[in-house]
Amino acid sequence: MGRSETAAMKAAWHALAGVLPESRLLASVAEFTHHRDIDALDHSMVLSLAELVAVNSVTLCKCGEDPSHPVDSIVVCSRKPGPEGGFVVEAVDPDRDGDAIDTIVCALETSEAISDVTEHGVNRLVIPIQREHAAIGALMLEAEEPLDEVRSMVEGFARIYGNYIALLNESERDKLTGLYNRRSFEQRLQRLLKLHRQRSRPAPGRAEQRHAPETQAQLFLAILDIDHFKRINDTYGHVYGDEVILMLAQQMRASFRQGDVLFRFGGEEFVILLAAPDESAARAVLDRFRQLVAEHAFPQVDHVTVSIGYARISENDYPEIVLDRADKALYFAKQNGRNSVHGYEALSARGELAPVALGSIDLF
Ligand SMILES: Nc1nc2c(ncn2[C@@H]2O[C@H](COP(=O)(O)OP(=O)(O)OP(=O)(O)O)[C@@H](O)[C@H]2O)c(=O)[nH]1
Repeated sequence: MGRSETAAMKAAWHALAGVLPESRLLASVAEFTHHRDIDALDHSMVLSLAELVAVNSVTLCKCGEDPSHPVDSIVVCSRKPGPEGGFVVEAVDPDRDGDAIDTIVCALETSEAISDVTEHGVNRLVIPIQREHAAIGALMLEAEEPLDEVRSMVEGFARIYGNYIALLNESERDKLTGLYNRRSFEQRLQRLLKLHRQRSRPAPGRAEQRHAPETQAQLFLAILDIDHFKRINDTYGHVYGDEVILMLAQQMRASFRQGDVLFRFGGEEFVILLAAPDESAARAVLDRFRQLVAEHAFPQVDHVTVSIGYARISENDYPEIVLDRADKALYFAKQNGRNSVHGYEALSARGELAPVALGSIDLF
């Protein structure tokens, strides 16, 4: 952790310690920061905060990378009705409408805290979670009593959470390219599937929006591998090899849509999770990228080509099965001239997939 992050942690801690006994705060922060899994961290953080402060609910909203959907995930911890008390934590539809969501989006856009009272007389406090001068999410508390006293404490929680999530996010990234690494693949895939399910499920009163072509998309997994990369390394050296990997990753970021998820799986192998209306559209997107790479002049190395294999992701597929299918299609591309895109379903429908040993990738 850098010096500025340590200072931010200290400031956050003082803000928290001003309101509640240090031992309780310490226990709460220790409880939620022991999680390494981001979903578990989110659940634990809202629960810790709800238990510390007398509130009706604590909501954590996080921004996604897709600007058409400013809120990517929402976790709500709310007080259980009835005499037994306690709280329940649940993930809710990030596309839902409502005054609360509008208020959160407003706090996200302005990066300013909002304190107001709803038309039902509920006190509401929204604190943005900042990371490098941008809001990456927000915490919203709703309570019967005014929340002014706990504001600095909630700001402290938001700062600690923001710092901690940045550390976790860094561990999910490949150091050379900044793309997601292989370790984060399964969790990212599960998250994407969940989001996809939520977006394609018709909601009352929103049926028309849900049936927009974009939300009807299917998911595909593609594996992209640079052709004859060993030759590039051997001819020009590893520094130029790394440069090719880096430039390719930049081209991927620029070419694929923001909702698509990009990974460097290791070496010269990349994985793309993309949404497309159907198989031929997925193929067209991937083939356009293949062509873009083939036409690009890389420094020194000049022309580089890539081979791509892809497969559809169905709701209940195990990740390793889909990876294996895409890998078989990639293997076919490598055996049949490289610089091409092949889909597993089309190849198997044509009976062109000879039985092969498990592909070049190590499954989990
Ligand atoms: N520069 C660089 N090279 C790497 C990196 N990771 C793996 N490599 C090299 O990438 C090469 C991959 O070679 P192969 O798996 O034989 O495949 P290829 O030469 O691309 O041939 P095809 O995939 O069959 O087209 C090896 O020489 C590895 O040493 C990296 O991070 N940087």
